[in-house]
Amino acid sequence: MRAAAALRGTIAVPGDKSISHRSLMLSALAVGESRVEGLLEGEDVLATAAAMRAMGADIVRQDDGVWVIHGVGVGGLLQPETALDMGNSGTSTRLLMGLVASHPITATFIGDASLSKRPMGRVIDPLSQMGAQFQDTPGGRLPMMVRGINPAVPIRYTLPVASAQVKSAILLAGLNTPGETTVIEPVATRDHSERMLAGFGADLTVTPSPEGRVITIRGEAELKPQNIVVPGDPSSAAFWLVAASIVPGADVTVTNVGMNPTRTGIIAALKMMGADITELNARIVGGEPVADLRIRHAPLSAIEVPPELTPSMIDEYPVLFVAAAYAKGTTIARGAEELRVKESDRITAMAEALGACGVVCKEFEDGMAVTGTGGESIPGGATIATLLDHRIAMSMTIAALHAREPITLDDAAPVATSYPIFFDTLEKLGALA
Ligand SMILES: O=C(O)C1=C[C@@H](OP(=O)(O)O)[C@@H](O)[C@H](O)C1
Ligand SMILES: C=C(OP(=O)(O)O)C(=O)O
Repeated sequence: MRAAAALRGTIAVPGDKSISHRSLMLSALAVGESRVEGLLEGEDVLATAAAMRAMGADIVRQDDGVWVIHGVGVGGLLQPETALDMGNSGTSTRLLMGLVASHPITATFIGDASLSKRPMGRVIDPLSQMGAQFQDTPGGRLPMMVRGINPAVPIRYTLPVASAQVKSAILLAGLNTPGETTVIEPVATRDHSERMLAGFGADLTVTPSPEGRVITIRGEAELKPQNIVVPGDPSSAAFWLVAASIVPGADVTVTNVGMNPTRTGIIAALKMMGADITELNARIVGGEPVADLRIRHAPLSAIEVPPELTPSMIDEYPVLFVAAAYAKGTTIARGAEELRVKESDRITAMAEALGACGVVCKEFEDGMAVTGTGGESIPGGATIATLLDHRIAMSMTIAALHAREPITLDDAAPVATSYPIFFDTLEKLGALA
């Protein structure tokens, strides 16, 4: 990837990954026909679709791109005949373990080399308390067999780690569990599960308390089919926010970006750095706030990233580190130790990738310090190990857009997990000319 001469135009990003997974899962549990428009057709979401089909749902993509789902009803999931291949997707794995946990079925979960290293103990613990049984690979890893139980036992569980996946796994298990299942979230994480479960008709309440957000779902629930419009993914838009900020002369508008406040930490952080981001046409689409974002090149300054932003930008740290590499001064991000258990260890991966491109980075156990150029080109000229991690591949592609020497990815294929048209969009903006 070479430096971009200009970066101009109007683009749309694909559907939100978190909302796409949940659209398929909840539609597959509703009785009747649901329709989903704007579904992200990335590998992670397709893994969820295949798993829901393997457990009995009828899921069809129409020629017009609308997905039509006939669900089996809560409690109606069938025993899958073969192992569920989750590919690279942590969200599919952890949320589906929650669904299986309260059904009288057994499912084996497998995944790629990256997913097979990721910790599953965080869902095994609460779901075991609900009565599910697990046969895992040492260290709580995949491959793993999950034996669900019905009726499962409702629990009251305080999340030990800020994770929307763990929260969602418990709430999904609670759907088919008689009584009240409660998750207490000391630190708020993305709330798509709560919004969508309520939208599908589940009896769910969210109450603030001194301990945090108290989320209670009452089972056994009946879900009503829905028509869903999936907003564009802010985590995908983040690449263009940073790209346009660092490439001189850039002027990019990204349309239809999800602006759920539990997801917009990257916009707040970039604005603190001096980014020129304008929100246009704020509106509500499918129950979620959405806006178009116009981003123009601007000089960036280093910040200390407020740790309270962490959950609302957890997937955006790799590209934030790229912004930091072009900012004036040393940006410091702490309180983000979760980055070490994503598709790769994203702290070490980005420290090594940016380091190989001549950027000074200092790793902390829970974050990183990055010293930027003040807007000048970074040296570049390295080949980057993408480590089966889509966000490392895309972040380093953005880093290349204003580098002195080309930056090469050893493997660009991981991009397809969350953003299959990423390189097409880069071409559309004039970066590959
Ligand atoms: O619930 C979700 O859809 C997600 C939650 C986050 O993971 P954690 O729950 O592990 O923080 C995030 O990193 C992931 O991309 C999607
Ligand atoms: C962490 C991510 O996804 P998942 O956990 O679903 O693999 C991500 O998309 O950055």
